[in-house]
Amino acid sequence: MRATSARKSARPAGKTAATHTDHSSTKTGLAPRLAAARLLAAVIDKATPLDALTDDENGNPAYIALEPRDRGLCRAILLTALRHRGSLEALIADRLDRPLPPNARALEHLLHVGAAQIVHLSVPDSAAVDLAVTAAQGDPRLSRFASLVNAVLRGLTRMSDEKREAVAQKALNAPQWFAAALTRDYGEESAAAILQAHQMEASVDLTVKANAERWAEELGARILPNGSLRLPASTPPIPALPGFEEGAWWVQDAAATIPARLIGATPSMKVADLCAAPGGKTAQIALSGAAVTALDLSASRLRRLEDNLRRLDLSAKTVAADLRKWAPDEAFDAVLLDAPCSSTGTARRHPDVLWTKSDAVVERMAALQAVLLQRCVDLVRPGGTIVFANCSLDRREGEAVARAFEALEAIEPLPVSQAEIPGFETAITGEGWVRTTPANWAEIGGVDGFFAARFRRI
Ligand SMILES: C[S@@+](CC[C@H](N)C(=O)[O-])C[C@H]1O[C@@H](n2cnc3c(N)ncnc32)[C@H](O)[C@@H]1O
Repeated sequence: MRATSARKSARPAGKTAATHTDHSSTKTGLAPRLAAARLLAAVIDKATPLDALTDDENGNPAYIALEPRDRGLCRAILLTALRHRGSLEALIADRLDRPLPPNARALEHLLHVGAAQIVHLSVPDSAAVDLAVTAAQGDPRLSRFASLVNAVLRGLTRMSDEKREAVAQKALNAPQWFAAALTRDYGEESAAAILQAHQMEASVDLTVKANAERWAEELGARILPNGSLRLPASTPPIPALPGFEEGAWWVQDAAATIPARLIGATPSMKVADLCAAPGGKTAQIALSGAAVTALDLSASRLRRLEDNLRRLDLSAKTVAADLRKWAPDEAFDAVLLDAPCSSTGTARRHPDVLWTKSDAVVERMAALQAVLLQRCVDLVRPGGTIVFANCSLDRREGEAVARAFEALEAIEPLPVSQAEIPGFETAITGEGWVRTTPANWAEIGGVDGFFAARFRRI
């Protein structure tokens, strides 16, 4: 049976809230679900990044109040609800006789939280349904929908796998603006492959300081063609892994290692890592023995970079400044600009980015990147190298910015050669730039989307 929208309750809302809130807040397992629905609202309705909401120190109060175990469940629900948002919406719609009222945002979020557990997580169905109903009963905005929540979610638990598959298959697990941009940039087939790759949880990649074989064995990891180590997505907390305390490695997606490699750093070089925090690429350059200056606008992110370098026993001079205004005393042999971007290349790890970004963000970021890249010309000595990179899949932020920069008189291209990026040879474009997407290395779990281009100051 399908569910119909409940009629407005005749009971005064205030009274309902008081009675139900007391009852609901004590129920086991309710707090992480309530927090998940609240955080989902913040992501979808207010475009707040999930990492900020679930930061263990400065996150959303509803998240901070959870026990560590419940934080894990809350994050798992959110990542799942966002990764499969389109298909969950289609499944919920399939259980409804008529669409939800357009202003019933809280109801929609609660249903998504319930459906994510039922369809994708190994949570007992009865708990997912009962707790969603209790949550609805305890919320004055939702109490009149409690029976609808029950009917929709119970309906989902009874749906056969085949039926779920058939409904989910037709759904788009991305916002329209993003799917349209992908199709424009990559064509229909590749766009579909990228969207498909986004359905998989990303594995955990590590960059090792040395002894890849030894650490691969100790961690039970696979050595990737570029030398990174790969662990499954379900890896236990990173600080608990062998080698973390002693600073033997750091977490970095295999594709994210490309930009720093293009610097070709040697111990005699002076290199500036602009937009450096939290420092994965700074660590790579510092490891080569080059003298590194790591600059970032954000003092707090720079502190994380310093902590990371300390753990790794690597060093860099750090500068908290706006690159647009920074004027160092002398020029560098090479600069790396890993520019701020829409980050859509990291959607496998951060499925919220697709729902918090927009065409307008992409265009704003592309304009900022052009300004920051222009600054690099003055920071590097004549003959010096400039590497421009970012983790957006959108060609307006990658290829278009690089093309416009390359047209400047003071700049010439410095194409990337296959020998420089083992494993990523096919990601080199006709222009000598590098473009990866999550559909690369599909047979071994994919990589993040990255763009990188290299230039020389004439
Ligand atoms: C993509 S992240 C950098 C990631 C980093 N390179 C790594 O590998 O760990 C972009 C960084 O740019 C910084 N940023 C943004 N605008 C900036 C500006 N105007 N000047 C300097 N840094 C800026 C942000 O604080 C952010 O840390």
